[in-house]
Amino acid sequence: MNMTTRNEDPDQVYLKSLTVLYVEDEDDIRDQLKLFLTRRCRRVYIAANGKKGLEAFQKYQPDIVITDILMPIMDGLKMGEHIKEIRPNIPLIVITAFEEPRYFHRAIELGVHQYVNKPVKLDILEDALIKSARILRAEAALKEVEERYRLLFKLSHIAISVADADHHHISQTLIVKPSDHKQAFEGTLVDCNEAFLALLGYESLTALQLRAENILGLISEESAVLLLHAVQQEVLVRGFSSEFELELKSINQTPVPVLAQLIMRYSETGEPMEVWIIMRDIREQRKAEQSLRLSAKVFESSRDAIIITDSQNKIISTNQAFTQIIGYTQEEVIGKDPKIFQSGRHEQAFYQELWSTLNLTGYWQGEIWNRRKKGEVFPEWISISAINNSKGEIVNYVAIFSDITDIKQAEANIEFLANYDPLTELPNRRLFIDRLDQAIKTANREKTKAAVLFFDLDHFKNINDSLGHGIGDQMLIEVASRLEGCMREVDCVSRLSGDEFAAVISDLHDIGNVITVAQKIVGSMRLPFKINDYELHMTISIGISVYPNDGKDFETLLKNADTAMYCAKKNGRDNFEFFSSSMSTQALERLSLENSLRKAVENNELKLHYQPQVAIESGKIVGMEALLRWPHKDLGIISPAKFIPLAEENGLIIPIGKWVLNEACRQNKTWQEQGLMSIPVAVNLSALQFRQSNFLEIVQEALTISQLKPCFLELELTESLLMDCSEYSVRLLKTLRQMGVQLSIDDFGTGYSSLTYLRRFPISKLKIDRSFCQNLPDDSNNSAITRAIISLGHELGLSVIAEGVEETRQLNFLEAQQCDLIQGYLYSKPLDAEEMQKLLGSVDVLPKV
Ligand SMILES: Nc1nc2c(ncn2[C@@H]2O[C@@H]3COP(=O)(O)O[C@H]4[C@@H](O)[C@H](n5cnc6c(=O)[nH]c(N)nc65)O[C@@H]4COP(=O)(O)O[C@H]3[C@H]2O)c(=O)[nH]1
Repeated sequence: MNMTTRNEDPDQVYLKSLTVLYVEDEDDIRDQLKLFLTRRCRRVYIAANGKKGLEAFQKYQPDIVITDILMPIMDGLKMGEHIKEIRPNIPLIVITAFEEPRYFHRAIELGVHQYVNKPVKLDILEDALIKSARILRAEAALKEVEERYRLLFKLSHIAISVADADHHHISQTLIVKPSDHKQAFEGTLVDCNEAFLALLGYESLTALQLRAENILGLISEESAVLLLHAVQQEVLVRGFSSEFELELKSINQTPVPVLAQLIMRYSETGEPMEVWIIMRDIREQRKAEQSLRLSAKVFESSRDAIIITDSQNKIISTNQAFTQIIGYTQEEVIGKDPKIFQSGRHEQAFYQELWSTLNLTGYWQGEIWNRRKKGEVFPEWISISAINNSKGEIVNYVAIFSDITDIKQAEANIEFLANYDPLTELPNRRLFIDRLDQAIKTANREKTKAAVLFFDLDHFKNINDSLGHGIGDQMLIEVASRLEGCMREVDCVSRLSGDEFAAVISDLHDIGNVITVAQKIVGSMRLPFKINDYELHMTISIGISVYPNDGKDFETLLKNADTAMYCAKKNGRDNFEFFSSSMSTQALERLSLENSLRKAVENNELKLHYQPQVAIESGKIVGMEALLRWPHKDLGIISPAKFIPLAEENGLIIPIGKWVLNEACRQNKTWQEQGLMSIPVAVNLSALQFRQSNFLEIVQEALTISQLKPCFLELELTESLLMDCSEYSVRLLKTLRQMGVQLSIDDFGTGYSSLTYLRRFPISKLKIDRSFCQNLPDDSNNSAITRAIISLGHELGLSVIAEGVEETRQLNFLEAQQCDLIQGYLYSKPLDAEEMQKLLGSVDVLPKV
């Protein structure tokens, strides 16, 4: 229950919390009052005389003392004197029957609070008690307030110092000498708190006062001016000042900046008493400002461009260097994404990688190609950092970059000088070795060759000696350009030293190509060189070595090409020579064969021969194969086995193949129109021909022009051709088959002999390769293979023809195996058109052998 009810006097309530010492020698009075007191106070201590009363006071420390005066051993006033010495403010109530003036005087001196006459009237005693309680209550309240403010003053982190303020002195001096502020307000230091001492580094107020008597002794000259101004203009006018900056001096004279406010404390009569100076330490703030100023200075004066973006990577700030490097002003890019600088040189994956590293590690550094405002793409070296807040969230990104165009240029120059000849800008020996190495690897991989050409200018020294190095250099530049002009881009021409050049031709299928190139170079050098006003003539000698025949490494190949070059020089210069003569013969032969074949095609010199295909059972000619012949004026008839591979390499097979198709169809139709037997003509197809995108049209055209029915045309496909077949080829073959054209597989058994393609393709005939028919039936292997092919063909519903049948024994075996058809010298060699026409006209059944 709350002790204080609405009607209860707070002093009475307070009384109930107090303890009382009651000193009385008369037992009956004491007992009577004790009861009374016990009801009104928290506790009552009793003593019978002054001495005992003093002991009880010391022991119990009561709040109020009530005492009789006249008592044995020690009277009440004597006891009161002792007690007052211990606790001057203690309420002392005196109960006495005496009214002698001498007691009154002593009592007044003692500062007795209340008198209660004997016999004691209880209401008067109660009143005295309540008055004492009131005094104690007021004292306690004041003490509490004092304690509160004392604590605030003492423990506050805000530095507070208190300076004496003599109003008269201040105003007088201010008026008399307003400019001399020092004299106007001396501000003698009277107090300060711990925070103020700590701020300046003093141990105690005394130590501080020893150093400086007044506040002006603790601040800088400029601050003194400010302080006195504030006192004069604000404090004296309205009692307090606004906040202003002061610079204090610490114990070791270092400046301590503070934000100060002055508050005047007035006396009860309204006179200025003290000026309180309340100060906030702003050293950290100053430091932060300074470091901010420094950062801003670094930011602005940095030679590296800086971009700061927010968490969404929108630009919030850039510096001067940024504008200098990239061309945009800060205003133009604020709020934009740095993506606007992207050059387009990097893949999306590059940026994805950058961002994932940046967000994972908080940092990314590397080279980026960006675009300036004017559109120029340039390289920059950039470091990007993610800035986190205290919660670890990214709040900013800072990118610092420099333009590395010059560095890149220098790198490129170094790279160029390391790998290129500065005069001709051709690759130097070092890069040449590398290119040759690559050419060797390609040759190994593609099963091709590579050629090294070693060039030496004939009598170049004469030009240098007679016309000087300037002309000589220009000559070399022109030579380099002509050499490059004669080669493919993939080949490499290099200047090895002085007037020595070399080249590598890679992925070489045909040695003849090397001769073509060498001839072209020799020819191009023969053209006059126009340098300054001179018309100069120059020839070149070339030595050629071929990988892998003439060497397996750079040194050997180059040495052998060099040797060959000396041969070319010995043989009269202005020509080329192969290191190995066989290579040279072979190459030359091939080259001349190629040239003649080209001419033969152009002049329509090729011919078709025909070889009959005969049904074993009936002995009838049921078909014929068209076989190409090249009657050469010097070499006689050249076998297709020799020139078809060449034509396949140089692409001549395309026009040749088309001619064969047209000619075979035309010839067959002519014979049919002449009333000769109508049989299909089989035409060999090369893979290259078959892969032409317009192959179907070529076949259709041959049939249309000749008017030959498609069923009288048979196309012979090789196994390897079918192995490379795509879906498109399957559709093509099906279309041909639907048209009525017959399809057979040539040389069956020599390739992959896969059942899969036999099923996939609409084939009607299998041709057993000639090699399997040799030595039949003696060769048990060949017999087994032939038997297997025949039975496989039959199982798939195909007819089977055996090629190269020369003897009856072979025929008998094939017949026994139920082979359907044969082709071979046994019946007929391939015949020219005239002979074939005769054959077709004379017999429709060949004699059964
Ligand atoms: N030893 C011997 N040989 C016989 C016998 N019967 C026929 N031969 C020869 O065997 C070859 C059969 O032609 P192939 O296997 O298609 O082989 C042909 C074919 O792959 C190709 N060829 C011929 N003409 C053409 C053509 O017009 N176009 C294409 N792409 N290739 C053709 O040239 C190859 C060789 O043709 P040829 O020299 O005419 O050689 C022909 C033929 O003369 C025989 O009993 N004994």
